[in-house]
Amino acid sequence: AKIRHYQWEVEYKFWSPDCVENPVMAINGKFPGPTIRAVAGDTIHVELTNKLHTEGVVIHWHGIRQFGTPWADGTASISQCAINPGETFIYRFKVDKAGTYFYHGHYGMQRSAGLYGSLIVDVAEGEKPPFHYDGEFNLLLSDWWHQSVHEQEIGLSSIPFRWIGEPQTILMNGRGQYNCSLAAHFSSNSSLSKCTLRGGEQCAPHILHALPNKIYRLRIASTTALAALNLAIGNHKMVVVEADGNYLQPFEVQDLDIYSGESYSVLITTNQDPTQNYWVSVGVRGREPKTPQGLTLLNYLPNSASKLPPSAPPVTPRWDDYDHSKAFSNKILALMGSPKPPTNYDHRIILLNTQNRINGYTKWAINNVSLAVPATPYLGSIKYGLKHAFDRNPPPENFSSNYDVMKPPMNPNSTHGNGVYMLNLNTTVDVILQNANTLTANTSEIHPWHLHGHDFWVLGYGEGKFRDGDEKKFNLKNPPLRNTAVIFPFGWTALRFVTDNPGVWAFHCHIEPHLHMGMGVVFAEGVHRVGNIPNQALACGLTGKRFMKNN
Ligand SMILES: O=C1O[C@H]([C@@H](O)CO)C(O)=C1O
Repeated sequence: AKIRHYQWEVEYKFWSPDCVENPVMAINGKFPGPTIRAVAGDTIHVELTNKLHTEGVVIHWHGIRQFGTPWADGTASISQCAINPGETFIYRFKVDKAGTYFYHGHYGMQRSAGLYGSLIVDVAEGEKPPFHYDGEFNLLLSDWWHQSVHEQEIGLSSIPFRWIGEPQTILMNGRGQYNCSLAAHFSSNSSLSKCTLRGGEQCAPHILHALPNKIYRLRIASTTALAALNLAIGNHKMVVVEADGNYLQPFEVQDLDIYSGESYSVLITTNQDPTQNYWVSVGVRGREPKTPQGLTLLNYLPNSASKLPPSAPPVTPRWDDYDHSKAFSNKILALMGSPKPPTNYDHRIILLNTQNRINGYTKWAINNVSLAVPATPYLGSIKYGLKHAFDRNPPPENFSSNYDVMKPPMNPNSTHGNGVYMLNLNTTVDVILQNANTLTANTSEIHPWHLHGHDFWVLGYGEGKFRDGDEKKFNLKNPPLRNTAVIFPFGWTALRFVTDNPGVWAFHCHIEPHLHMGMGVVFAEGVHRVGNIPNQALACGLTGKRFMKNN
């Protein structure tokens, strides 16, 4: 195993991700940030220097469980203090499991501002993945707004509420086209002109150059701020083999739904007409789309990459065809031989997701508590028993049995909270995520929930309110292990995980504005077992004062 050293500087830079210049958060002058490539068992060592002038920063390593290094999880106010301008923080952690991952900012809405990149872990030397491929491509998907993230944040915390709206552009590896389309000549009603890109521009598509009659592994991860996406490749079926760093029982699809926080690997065989190139298209699902499809090409060599396919790009399924999305989710099952969940749970927590109001501000709340994280990071304040750092009353583990999830809340008034779900170490926890109607009648949205520090088994999805007896329908035979799972509109999703990782772990909606509006909770387990938290992770708020006194 190797130690992989990186020195990174984070700063704002002008960039043209979609051919329109705007500020982006860059790492070492690049957007997206550099791809980390490692081998299972390696140690990643990133010295991160904050070169921003007026903001703190942290980076979360999404999908890496941080066994034994909970202070390296990169969650501001939870695992560490935000790194101040001019300071350097060392993230040092092990990548123990091969898979397709990514990293991103986890402070304010810095992920929306473009602070992200890919993290790919190959199988350990001498080992093989359970499928064959000749080559691979990596696609990190995101969505992009022209309004600055600062303006977005102000809008979300204004009265009246100003929603961020739909993204201007979908980006693939940080590249998209706003005022032109690669496929303009195929669309009759499009006002967009055909792009005239030479290939060297920051917004030129990242083209996938392939040889005919080979098998390629396409790694796809989504770090969108909002959009649920669907990816399809003209004329090519995809065999889905990995999700969130866990192998799946392979299954074939024409198109793939991917929610923010998820990753997949699919296998494609380049066995189509070798004289042509093919579209790779990415469209919006789950919200009425106002964003054009993101496009790039699968280029069969030696064809010129500028040769466009003879027909239009694949059409994205209708945004509200939830049956299509559910059918896809239900096909995702663990590869035979994968770890199985314990058959019983020790502790069950039911989390109702609602849109609410606090003093006229629009918020999201979980069991009527909207998360507002404290100044002192939980990891230090729990470990050192600092009583006043956060609310010591545990948050509610259920909601009122007469709550009607099909209607807007009868009483939309909610409260802020920063309490922690204290979980016993080495126990099995079930979480039932319960969706509900928003503040608007007949409306319920998709939310992808992401857990830090763990993978969970996705035991099942259901419609309406979760009821006693629904657990009889759980899949305990081959549920997939994941770190992100969606709740569908007006439905519930059941998850199970084992508290085997001492630390404090965020669990939240991966839609950036929703987390910012309070849509998350905090789990803590075995914090007394956590040793040697670096001072750098503690030196702010009450822990900062304490350490300054002691040293
Ligand atoms: O949080 C949200 O706010 C808007 C809408 O509910 C109110 O404008 C929306 O679509 C969200 O996801």
